[in-house]
Amino acid sequence: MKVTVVGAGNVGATCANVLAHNEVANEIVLLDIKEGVAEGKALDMWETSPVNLYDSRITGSTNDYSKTAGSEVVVITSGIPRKPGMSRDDLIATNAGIVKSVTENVIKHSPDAKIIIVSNPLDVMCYTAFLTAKIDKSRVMGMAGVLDTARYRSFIAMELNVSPKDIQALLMGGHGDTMVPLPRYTTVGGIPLTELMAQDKIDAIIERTKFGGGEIVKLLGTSAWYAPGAAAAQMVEAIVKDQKRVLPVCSWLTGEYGQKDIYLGVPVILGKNGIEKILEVDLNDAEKELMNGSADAVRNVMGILKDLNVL
Ligand SMILES: NC(=O)C1=CN([C@@H]2O[C@H](COP(=O)(O)OP(=O)(O)OC[C@H]3O[C@@H](n4cnc5c(N)ncnc54)[C@H](O)[C@@H]3O)[C@@H](O)[C@H]2O)C=CC1
Ligand SMILES: O=C([O-])CC(=O)C(=O)O
Repeated sequence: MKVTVVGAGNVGATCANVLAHNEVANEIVLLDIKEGVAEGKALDMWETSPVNLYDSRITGSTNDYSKTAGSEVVVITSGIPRKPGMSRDDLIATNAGIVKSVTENVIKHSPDAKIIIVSNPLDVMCYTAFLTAKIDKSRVMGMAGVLDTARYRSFIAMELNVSPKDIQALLMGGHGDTMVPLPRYTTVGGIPLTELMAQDKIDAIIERTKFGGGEIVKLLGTSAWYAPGAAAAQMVEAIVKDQKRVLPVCSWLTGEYGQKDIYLGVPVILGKNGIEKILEVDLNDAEKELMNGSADAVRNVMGILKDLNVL
């Protein structure tokens, strides 16, 4: 079982490290365009194996895709991150070309791979990879909802002073300021959140979640990596181990939630075939409106992609 992570920067290296540490695959390949970076980080990680007690083989490669051949899952994190004052959408001109060329190389060497996009702007980078890879929609997906719900759940845990393990939540829509956390579908040890927290506190947590990426960018001068790397690794594990996890995943919609020909975050069953099923839950009018607003925002960025003429 082989997994490749493209981009050995902050997110990619963290993801590879979590995959190795948790022995998700017995072979992990880290690839980057920058000479020596992937090899160096992979070697450093492998040297933790006797301490952390794992035997997943992790190796690095400078842009040699033959080393990635036959990967079951490929995570694409290559691309620039934003700096303070930028939005994720500002990254499109640089990252669209990178995601396109990386996807071409990936699919050439691993035609059966499931592809998980991490590069931003996430929803439109998924679209870029989908158009480039020309494979079934079940095999091209994006990581955003796992991260965004993790942030949402971690903030709820802090506010209620309870274990984050007991918080289940659903969040849908695009990976931007219009994302849609759903308190009606959030529970704490099986108890609806709405019974445990006042509405003004819930609203404040929703706002913090929507701008959770920006909060880290402001603190660090670049974007987050620990939670994003772990979130991508969780998706890889669900596929590699055929876990049938129910997770929010950026998926190509063909009419679900009233949306068509667009990548948006929705709850899915994730297993060995990639996205095995999109789950459609009932949304009330207010939630539908938020979902439609989020879709409009993603369509705007799809328009920018079209104008760039990279595909
Ligand atoms: N979907 C999500 O929730 C999240 C997305 N991101 C996005 O992930 C991307 C990566 O972020 P970081 O790891 O922090 O950036 P980083 O700058 O630390 O790493 C990016 C790596 O990609 C490599 N790269 C660039 N072009 C490449 C190519 N053509 N082939 C192979 N490697 C190439 C660079 O050399 C660099 O090592 C950014 O676009 C960021 O916005 C980051 C966090 C969360
Ligand atoms: O905020 C960013 O630019 C990176 C990202 O997508 C996140 O951390 O949610």
